[in-house]
Amino acid sequence: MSAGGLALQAWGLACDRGGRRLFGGVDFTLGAGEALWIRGGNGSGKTSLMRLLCGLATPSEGEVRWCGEPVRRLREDYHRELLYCGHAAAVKDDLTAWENVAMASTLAGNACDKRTALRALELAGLGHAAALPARVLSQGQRRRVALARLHVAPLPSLLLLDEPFTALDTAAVEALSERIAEHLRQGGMAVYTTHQAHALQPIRQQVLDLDALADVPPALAERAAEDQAYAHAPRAGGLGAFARRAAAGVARLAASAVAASGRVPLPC
Ligand SMILES: Nc1ncnc2c1ncn2[C@@H]1O[C@H](COP(=O)(O)OP(=O)(O)OP(=O)(O)O)[C@@H](O)[C@H]1O
Repeated sequence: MSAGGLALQAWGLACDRGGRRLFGGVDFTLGAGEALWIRGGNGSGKTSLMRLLCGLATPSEGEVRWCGEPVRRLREDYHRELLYCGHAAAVKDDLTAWENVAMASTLAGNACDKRTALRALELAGLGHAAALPARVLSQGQRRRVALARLHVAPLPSLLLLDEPFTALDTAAVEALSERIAEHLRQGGMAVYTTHQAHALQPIRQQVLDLDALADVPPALAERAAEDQAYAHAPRAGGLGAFARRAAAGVARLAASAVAASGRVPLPC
C-alpha cells in the first residue's frame, strides 16, 4: 500500500510510564480490510498503546500516521475517521441504555436518534433492557451498551477497541467478532486488545505481542530481582544477614541473565 493510501502506521513507537519504558520499537502498517490484535499480559501497555494510536497521548519516540500524515497534525480530521471504545466502558449510570448509545454516538460525530439507538441495542442483544438506567445493568450488559455504537451506521473506517470481549458471554463474543469481520469485509480496519486467547476468524490479521517488546533497562531489572530476593530470603531460623546476601547474589546473577534476554517479570 502506498504511503498516501488508507492505512494506519506506527513508526518506532515507544512508551514510557511511571519512569520506565513499557515498550519500544513498535512498527506496523495496517491496510484496508485488516485487523491488528494487540496482546500482552496485565500491565504490558495495551491500553497505553491504544491511547497513542488514538492520538490521546504522545509517544516517547516514534509517530502514528493516518494515510501518511502524522495524527498529531490531523487532530479532529483523524478523530472523525475512528471509533474508540475504551477499556472501561464509558457508560453513564444515570442515563438509560438507549440514551447512552445515542449520546456516545452523537458526541463522536455520528448523529443518533432514539429509534437508531434502540435498533443498535437490539443488534447488540440488549433490546429488552434499552429503557433501564445503566446503573442497574450487569458488567457484561454495560459492555454491550458501549459496543452498541458499532451498530450505528455509518461506522468510521478505523475501530480501536480496548478489551472489547471482556465480560461478554459466548454469544456476545461471537456476535461482536462477526460485526468486526463485516466491517473489515467492507474495507474498514480494526485494532483490538485482549490478553485472552482470542482471535478473530477468518480475517486478515496481524498480531502484536507486547510481552515480546517489553523494554526494561538492565540496571532496573537487576534491582527488581535483587529486591525480591531480599524480601523473600528467610529472616529467622538460623539464617542471618550473610545468607540473605548470598540469596540476593544468586538473584542478581539470574537478573543479569533476564536483563540480557531483554525480558523481566514485572510485579503486578
Ligand atoms: N499515567 C501513568 N503513570 C504511571 N504509570 C502508568 C500510567 N498509566 C499507565 N501506567 C502504568 O503503565 C503500565 C501499563 O498500563 P496499561 O494500562 O497500558 O497496561 P495494559 O496492558 O492495558 O494492562 P491490563 O491488561 O491490566 O489492562 C502499568 O504498569 C501502569 O501502572
